[in-house]
Amino acid sequence: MLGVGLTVAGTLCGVIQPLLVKRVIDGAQHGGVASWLLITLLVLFVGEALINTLGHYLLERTGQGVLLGLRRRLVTHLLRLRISVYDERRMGDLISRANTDTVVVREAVAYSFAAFLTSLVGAFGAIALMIYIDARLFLLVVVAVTVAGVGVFTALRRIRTTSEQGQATLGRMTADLERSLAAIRTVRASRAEGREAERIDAHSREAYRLGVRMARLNSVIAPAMELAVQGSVLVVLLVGGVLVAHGVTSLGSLVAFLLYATYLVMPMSQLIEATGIMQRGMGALDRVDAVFALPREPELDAVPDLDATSGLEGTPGLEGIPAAGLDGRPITASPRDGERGGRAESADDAAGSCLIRVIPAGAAGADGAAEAGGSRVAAATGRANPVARAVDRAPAGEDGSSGAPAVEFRGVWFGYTPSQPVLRDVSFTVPGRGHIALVGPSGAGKSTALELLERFYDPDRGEILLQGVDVRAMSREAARGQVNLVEQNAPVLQGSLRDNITYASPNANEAEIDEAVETARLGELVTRMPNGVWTEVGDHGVLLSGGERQRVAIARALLARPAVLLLDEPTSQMDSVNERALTQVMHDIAQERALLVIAHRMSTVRAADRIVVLDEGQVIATGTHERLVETCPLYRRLSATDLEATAPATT
Ligand SMILES: Nc1ncnc2c1ncn2[C@@H]1O[C@H](COP(=O)(O)OP(=O)(O)OP(=O)(O)O)[C@@H](O)[C@H]1O
Repeated sequence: MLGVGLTVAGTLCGVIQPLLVKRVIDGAQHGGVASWLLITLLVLFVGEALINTLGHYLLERTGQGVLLGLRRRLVTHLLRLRISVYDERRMGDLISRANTDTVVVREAVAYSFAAFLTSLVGAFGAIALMIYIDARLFLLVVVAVTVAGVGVFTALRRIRTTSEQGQATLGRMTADLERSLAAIRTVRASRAEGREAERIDAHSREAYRLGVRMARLNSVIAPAMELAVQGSVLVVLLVGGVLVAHGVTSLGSLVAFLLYATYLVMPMSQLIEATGIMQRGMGALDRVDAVFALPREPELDAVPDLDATSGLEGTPGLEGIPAAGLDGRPITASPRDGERGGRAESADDAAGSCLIRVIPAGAAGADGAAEAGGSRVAAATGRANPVARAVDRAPAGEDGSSGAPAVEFRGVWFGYTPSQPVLRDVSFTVPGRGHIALVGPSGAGKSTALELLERFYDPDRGEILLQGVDVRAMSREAARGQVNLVEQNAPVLQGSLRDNITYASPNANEAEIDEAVETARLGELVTRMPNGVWTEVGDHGVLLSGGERQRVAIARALLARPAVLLLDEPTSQMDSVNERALTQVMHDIAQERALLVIAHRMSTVRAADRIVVLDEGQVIATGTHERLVETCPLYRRLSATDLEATAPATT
């Protein structure tokens, strides 16, 4: 570390100077001063200034490098955590750790580490030379410094805990502010600005209280040390003056000793300040380390990280942080015997459950849906099919008529907390080509099933197969390459419309983008926007309507050309014209891909080739719309309710 070396060298230059001053004074008293002494003194003086300037710059640069390295590692880590970790943590607090805590660590590393070292060198150098010059006078200094030292040491110990509490409070404050700003419209509509401000204000006041405590501790420390050293200088001056008067010591020695005593003030107060900052840094590092201890999705370690350390100094305190996550779950799960061949359940209409058909595993397209769908679309569209072109990279052998289905759930059990299962023994298949709808009451576990397919979570029991392969036997990267999920609330990211559409396929060309725009019925929006696809859509896509956001998310998914497309309530925010258009698009997609759609609207559900009904985490029925209306009371109820609800909108 060149910076530290230079600063230490600068300090040594300073430490030697009083010794030379002593020789100059003693020389002057005895007849003459050697000119080389004066020149050396001048060189040391100028050298000290230059070396210190360069050393400080290098140290500051190192600090910035450490900050960069730490932030890059932290950001890389934060984006690769297991999904369940995001469920449990507050985003604002995680952001605060990547933001303010890293700055505190930088201060500790860049400034106080070097300051600690140089002041230690300076203090020890001065002490050694003081003893060399006059050990008796030095004893006087020791007594004064020790008295002050006791108080300072007590204060230093409290700095770390106070600082840690302060940083945690800042984290909570950021999290609460993030909560309010992210839902600012709801806050306004609920006239909750005052309450939100109060919540945040409580943290601000707590941060103030802790800041004041820190100030109190710091204000005790520095003056105590300075008073101690200055007091000892006064005593040395008095006693030393007497000693010089009696010829016990030389005037040169006394001046040099006093210079060292004065010189001691700086390194001592620096040492104390540096220790304080290091204590704060250690507290902040603990908070940063806690983030690094959060488990990552293991396979995402295969995705290249930002090069966190290239050309940068190492980050003290972060050694030994595992590069990989700590996923303790087994990669393979044993298939549940007896379920490979299918599953049957008895009917119990009185209890509200339904007659379930036996679903043979691998019986893709068992309802003859894909074939029927194909001719329907050809007849319905009567035009070149953009989606068929857009999806012309469908892997061979996944047409659902032979081989494994695109998706198969086999006796899947899952709970966000294992003691409370959300999915219970769920089994169903999605053919390589075809449109399957997942329906059921709110909270039945539909979205959870799609999240398991994306491997956001893994089943507690049972298997999920993609093209016949257990998803846990493939990397998450590979699984997500085959499956694309359009989430329920269709998140749109800050950036341009184009950024959003190409988000999953950054290398898409203009023709492909135009095609996806057209297919997702975004053409009119693009024409209307001032800069076409380059128009900014605002934070979270606020400049778009809910339906437009959904269509942007669908365009994004279409462009990614997945083998399996998952849509979670894709038309919930669309008008009936767009919904009908999207239903047609879904048909087109289903000719080439597996399409699994969660839907509440019956118009969307009816378009499916096969419908799977989930209730309280269990598949209670599967079949076509007509069949389920006959056999499944729950489905009948759901469809009747929806038709009632949508009746005014569609007339
Ligand atoms: N991240 C999570 N952590 C804990 N529990 C969750 C989480 N997500 C969902 N749940 C719970 O799991 C259950 C199933 O939720 P899920 O979102 O799968 O239902 P859904 O059928 O999609 O409902 P909806 O139709 O209302 O979207 C619910 O009881 C829900 O409260």
